[in-house]
Amino acid sequence: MKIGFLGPKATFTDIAARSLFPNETAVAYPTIPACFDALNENEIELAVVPLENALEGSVNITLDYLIHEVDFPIIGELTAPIRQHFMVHPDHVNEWDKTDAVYSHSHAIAQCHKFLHKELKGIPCESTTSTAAAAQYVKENPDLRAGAIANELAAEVYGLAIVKEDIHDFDFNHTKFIVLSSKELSINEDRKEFAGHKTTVMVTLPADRSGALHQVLSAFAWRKLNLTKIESRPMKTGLGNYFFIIDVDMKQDDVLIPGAVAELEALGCSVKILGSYPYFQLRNKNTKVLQD
Ligand SMILES: O=C(O)C(=O)C[C@]1(C(=O)O)C=C[C@@H](O)C=C1
Repeated sequence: MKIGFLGPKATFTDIAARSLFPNETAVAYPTIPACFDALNENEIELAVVPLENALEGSVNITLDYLIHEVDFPIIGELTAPIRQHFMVHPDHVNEWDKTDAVYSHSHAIAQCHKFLHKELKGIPCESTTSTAAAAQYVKENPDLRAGAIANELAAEVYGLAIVKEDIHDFDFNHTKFIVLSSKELSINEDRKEFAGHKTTVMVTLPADRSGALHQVLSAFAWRKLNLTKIESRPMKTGLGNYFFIIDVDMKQDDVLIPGAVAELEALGCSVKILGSYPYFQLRNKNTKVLQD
């Protein structure tokens, strides 16, 4: 089976994909949309993409593709600890604080705002398609005095020297990754990282009706359905038009979730189940141990 992921080798997404599917063929794609395209074009059976970070919030491009561009179910989720390190080309280790530019994924840059403000104040930050792409760029451009924010595995794979460890602003830094499938596949739950099931529902409210969101939430509340997330995203049809993405903390059943969906539809909402799937929690903070 082929698993597409946001590459290149040694991104956090690579680590997530390899920990979920250690025995499958992993295929790196340079961007999140490229992963979705590969799924659409049947180049791969599964795609692993980042969805949300504990410090920086949602990865909007993933949400937007899920809502507007593809129609594949989410079949699994993995939460992994994220340790960000500052690394430079080995030639520049002694002058790392004279860096001319810092490269990384925009989410990683945002997770390290305090470090950048304190230690590299005023140095421009350049956004790359992933943390590992930044590490690769710094390695391939020794003439630039550039630094990258990336993980330990990327430092090792691309031959960079970590000069500052754990530069993320808050210790609790985790990212959620989702697995999408173009086939009716499911993930084996019989593993130590298994943490439970959830169902993700997308709800569009009827236009501009007072109390509509309250009514939506009540449909879940009186059935005692525990919601672990509610998030809004623009529908892109006009200011103030939003989708709500809601995570229900249980597997899709025959009674409660269908009952809530029917109630929402009766209220004039449109509802789509984006997936009902197991979620997993990776606890090991040492990303290097996952290297081949
Ligand atoms: O750039 C990477 O290494 C990724 O896997 C992407 C990504 C993200 O999009 O949030 C994943 C985890 C970290 O939060 C930082 C970046």
